[in-house]
Amino acid sequence: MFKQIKDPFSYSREKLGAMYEEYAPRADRPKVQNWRQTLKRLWSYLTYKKWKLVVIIIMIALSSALALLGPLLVGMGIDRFIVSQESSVIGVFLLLLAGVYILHSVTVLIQQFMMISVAQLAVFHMRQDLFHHLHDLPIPFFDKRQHGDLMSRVTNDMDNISTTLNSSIIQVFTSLLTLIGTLAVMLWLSPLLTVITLTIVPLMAVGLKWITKRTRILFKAQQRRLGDLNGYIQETMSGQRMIKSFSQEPRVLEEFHHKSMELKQAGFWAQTISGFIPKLMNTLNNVSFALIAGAGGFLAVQGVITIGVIVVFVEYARQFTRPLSDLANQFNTILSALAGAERVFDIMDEKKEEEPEGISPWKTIRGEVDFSHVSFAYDKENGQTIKDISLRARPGETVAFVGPTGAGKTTLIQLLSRFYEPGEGQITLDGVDINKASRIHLRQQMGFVLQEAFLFQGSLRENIRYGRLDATDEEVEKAAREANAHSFIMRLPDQYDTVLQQDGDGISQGQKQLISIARALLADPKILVLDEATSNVDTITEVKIQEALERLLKGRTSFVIAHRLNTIQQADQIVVLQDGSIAEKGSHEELMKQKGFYQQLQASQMEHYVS
Ligand SMILES: Nc1ncnc2c1ncn2[C@@H]1O[C@H](COP(=O)(O)OP(=O)(O)OP(=O)(O)O)[C@@H](O)[C@H]1O
Repeated sequence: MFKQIKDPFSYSREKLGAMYEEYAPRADRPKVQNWRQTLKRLWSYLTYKKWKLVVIIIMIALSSALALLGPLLVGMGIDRFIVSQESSVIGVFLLLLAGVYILHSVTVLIQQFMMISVAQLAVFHMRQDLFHHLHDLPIPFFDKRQHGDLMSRVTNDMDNISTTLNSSIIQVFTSLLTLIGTLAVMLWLSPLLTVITLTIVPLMAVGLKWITKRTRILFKAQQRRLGDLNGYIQETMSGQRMIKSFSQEPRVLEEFHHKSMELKQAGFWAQTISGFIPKLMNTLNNVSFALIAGAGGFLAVQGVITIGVIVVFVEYARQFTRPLSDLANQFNTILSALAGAERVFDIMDEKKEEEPEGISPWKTIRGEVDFSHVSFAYDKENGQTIKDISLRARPGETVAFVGPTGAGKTTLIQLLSRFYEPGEGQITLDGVDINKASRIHLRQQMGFVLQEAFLFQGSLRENIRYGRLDATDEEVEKAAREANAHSFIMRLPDQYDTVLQQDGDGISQGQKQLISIARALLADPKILVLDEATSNVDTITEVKIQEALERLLKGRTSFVIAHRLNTIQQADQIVVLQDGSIAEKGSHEELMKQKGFYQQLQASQMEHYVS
């Protein structure tokens, strides 16, 4: 639960420090380890259209110069046409003045348009590179990373970079040029009045610091509370069934009320204190106008400066304060975008999966798989998960893996699919070491029917066709018939065009499995991996699944992770794994005769042993 936020006016330096640690801990603040490298790489993305960058730089210089020229012309006009009462070229002069202001707006528009196009192109290429690279990274990379952290890099960090590139670069350069230019012209016109005009700058700096110290904390607090509230809403939406079953509605509403109140309070103070910034700037600007009018009037009476110069100073004073606060605001935005860019580049620097070049070594495949003294460890500290496994699956054979949970059944399949590589030994397919071939060529030979049938948003037809994208409608339907899925599909209102929501919501668990079998039948792979589903299936559907699987296994070399012993009695080989090693191996009859672990499992029908 968060601490109450009240009265930020009374915060002491210690209290501010403590709150900053609470809402923005040092460890979470944006850090850029290697400024030069990050800027260099970011720059390389901005230079796809170099000519546009050149135009932007010219436009920034031009617009800054025109912003200085406008007030200068107004001052000159006042001296010439009002003070000296001369009116000979006033028309031309007014046209010139209008031209300067119009040209200023045009240059600003051009630079913004160009910058957005350069920034969007850069972000497009960065996103492409990042996403492509992520797909080339090996599975162990994803094991080590949190899903949320990766998502945040691809979404939040990229958004952050995009926003900063769109506007911050222009703003920083324009502010710097405007500051330097204004100061130079002011000093040229009257050094004394310049000093008087700038007396408000220290006051402004102190005031801004006081406010920004508080607003930064208050906005962070607001953000954290908003995140907390959103997380809670998401959790309660997905957990509706659970909340209703346990009649937890009153508790949920009370918690929501509490979190909502916390957000309201943080929002109130954040908006109130940050609202002071424009008021402070206005007040100090007015003070500076008064100073310029007073001191300038005195100097004008003395004949040191003209009335026109006073007007120029009033305008410049306005121009001077804005870039100052703009620069202060941009600093944090740019820092956090650079830190984001560094996190994105970190991923791009991760080593890709190395892939051997060349054509597939398996043109016409028989389907003989050989594990020869294979050992493997996920990480060295935890020791070997697979220990010296040797086994041979002849073309068309079914090999079933059984064993207690954590014995290494899934790991063996993952090694065969090259999600991981063995530390020792080798796995061959038709005599070719699978680690010497590319993963794509290997996986083209393989089909998977996994416990969690993965269905994506789209029609049933599209979901089945995922097995082979060029399959005709007739072929899709034939596969569905063989998988016993056709009859339930035809009972749906839109039949094969029924659109599934995410994760296949809308059809049952068993039906999802039938679809995934149809998909594998359509793909027609020579090697099949089957992670048997266990739960949530009624007897009739189970019979249908069993029938469909028998058709699917026929003529393919299949590896089955078996969860129920009665389904694998027909397997050519049953491999009993224990603690990463083969404890027993043989057909059902042979293993029963051995009277070992398998026979005990069968006899007791202790299904919970077999995960
Ligand atoms: N990505 C991973 N990183 C580290 N250790 C892992 C990883 N995946 C699995 N393990 C560990 O490897 C061992 C074997 O796991 P595996 O999933 O292969 O067993 P299994 O026999 O398939 O079990 P189950 O029947 O429960 O699925 C377990 O101790 C597991 O904790």
